[in-house]
Amino acid sequence: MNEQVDVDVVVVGLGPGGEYVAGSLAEAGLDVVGVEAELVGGECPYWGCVPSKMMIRAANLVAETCRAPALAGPATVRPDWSRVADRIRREATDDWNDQVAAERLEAKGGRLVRGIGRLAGERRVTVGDRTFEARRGVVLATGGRPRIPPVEGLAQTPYWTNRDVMAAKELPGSLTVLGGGAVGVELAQVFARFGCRVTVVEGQDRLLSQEEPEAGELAADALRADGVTVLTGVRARQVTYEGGGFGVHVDGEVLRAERLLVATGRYADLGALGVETVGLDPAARAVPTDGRMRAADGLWAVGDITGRGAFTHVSMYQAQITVRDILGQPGPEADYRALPRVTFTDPEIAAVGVTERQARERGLRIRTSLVRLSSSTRGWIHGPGGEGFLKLVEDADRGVLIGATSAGPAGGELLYGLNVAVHAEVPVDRLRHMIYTYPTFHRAVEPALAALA
Ligand SMILES: Cc1cc2nc3c(=O)[nH]c(=O)nc-3n(C[C@H](O)[C@H](O)[C@H](O)COP(=O)(O)OP(=O)(O)OC[C@H]3O[C@@H](n4cnc5c(N)ncnc54)[C@H](O)[C@@H]3O)c2cc1C
Ligand SMILES: NC(=O)c1ccc[n+]([C@@H]2O[C@H](COP(=O)([O-])OP(=O)(O)OC[C@H]3O[C@@H](n4cnc5c(N)ncnc54)[C@H](O)[C@@H]3O)[C@@H](O)[C@H]2O)c1
Repeated sequence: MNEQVDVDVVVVGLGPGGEYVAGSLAEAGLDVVGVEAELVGGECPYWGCVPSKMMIRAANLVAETCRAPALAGPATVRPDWSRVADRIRREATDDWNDQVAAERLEAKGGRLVRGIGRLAGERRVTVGDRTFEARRGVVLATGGRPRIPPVEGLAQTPYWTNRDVMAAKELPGSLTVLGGGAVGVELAQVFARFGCRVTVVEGQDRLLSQEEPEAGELAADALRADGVTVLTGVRARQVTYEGGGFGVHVDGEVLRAERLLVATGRYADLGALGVETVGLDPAARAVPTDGRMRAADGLWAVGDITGRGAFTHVSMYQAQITVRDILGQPGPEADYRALPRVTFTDPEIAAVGVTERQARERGLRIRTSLVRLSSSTRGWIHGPGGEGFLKLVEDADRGVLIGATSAGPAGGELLYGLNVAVHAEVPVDRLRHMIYTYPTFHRAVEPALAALA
């Protein structure tokens, strides 16, 4: 029997963005239904950011311990994956149980509906045999799923995605990673540091191909130092699985490994969401939104499906704007000029705003600079593990930074000051006359500003 329910707002997908929108609107007194097909909290806490960063914390401890003999004295560590797997089960995911998150939403007054939501026209969502009519509107926050490339044979093999990795209780002896983006490089380093033999296969000419070339080079150097084989500009032609092992056929060679991780990006399946019923293109890569996150009349979209950067902080930022818009509260529109991102390799590779290449493609007159951390006092003091650099991109006509990359130990933390500079358009001349603490990594900003040319 088809049941019809009238509510104020329906939020489809309760990842970081959707959960925030649903909870905030419910707290504000609206009648909110949150629809979730899997776990309240989404990809980030259960299969993404949080478990992967727990792995990275452990892997970095292994690496730091290995650096100790040179600087401090004998130290040994016997990497034990079971501690990582246990911590992910107990502390991060509650064994992939979302009861706490579900109760948190309900405590705020939201109603949780489990199932697959689908648009069925303006302000209307169906979940199974129930139809929800949303007086104010619908918020789409359904994220994405792994994009599996059409490589011959691949679909027939038991390849891993990020989900299998986060649940792995045991480490394979060897791993091939298809894709050298954020997922690929972070996890390749983790596995190598725990003693797994890892090969990364990246189709583009360098790792982290969306970032500065120097970032990709540094990531490759770091991975190779950890024993990872890094192949760039290489495409998989065929994948086989026999005798409990994978064969990845690349030009003239077969890469054999116990496991294969596919980390070749993510996509939003808009066709499955019924977006055509509100006049949107189901074949599009993302839902286009305006500055208030509106996608159509009575429809908002937040998070990965908007295609503005697949990061939890983007989803949360857009969620805040959406909540303000629905509640009729004032506030600035979405602005992605100072979009920050951090790849949590060791060294961390962090960036904000545009790369040099993106700035040139926009026809801007720019000045750039690059300073190696090894030439800074702190980089030299740090010694092993202190590799990194700062790269700045200045809009020469306006005299403000429009892009920066900070790679090195705590590169993501160091990014903060540069993030403020890009976001607030602090004149470079003012930044040049600031006092930079000695001897920090961020003090390298001073010579980098002086070197802009
Ligand atoms: C391995 C890995 C590591 C990552 N690390 C980081 C990091 O360190 N920092 C960072 O900022 N980002 C990181 N990310 C990216 C981050 O996880 C995503 O950008 C973020 O989770 C996107 O949030 P979202 O709000 O779009 O929703 P998602 O987290 O994608 O969740 C969407 C939810 O919608 C549900 N859903 C989908 N379709 C429907 C439907 N039809 N009906 C009902 N429910 C539906 C899904 O079940 C899911 O729960 C990482 C990603 C991965 C894979
Ligand atoms: N630290 C973080 O913030 C973090 C960490 C992990 C993931 N994420 C987000 O999750 C999303 C997914 O990450 P991802 O690494 O899967 O995607 P990605 O788009 O960042 O990287 C995918 C890589 O795979 C390569 N590739 C695609 N097809 C290939 C093929 N057939 N053979 C070889 N290489 C191929 C691409 O050239 C690209 O370099 C990203 O958008 C990222 O923003 C963020």
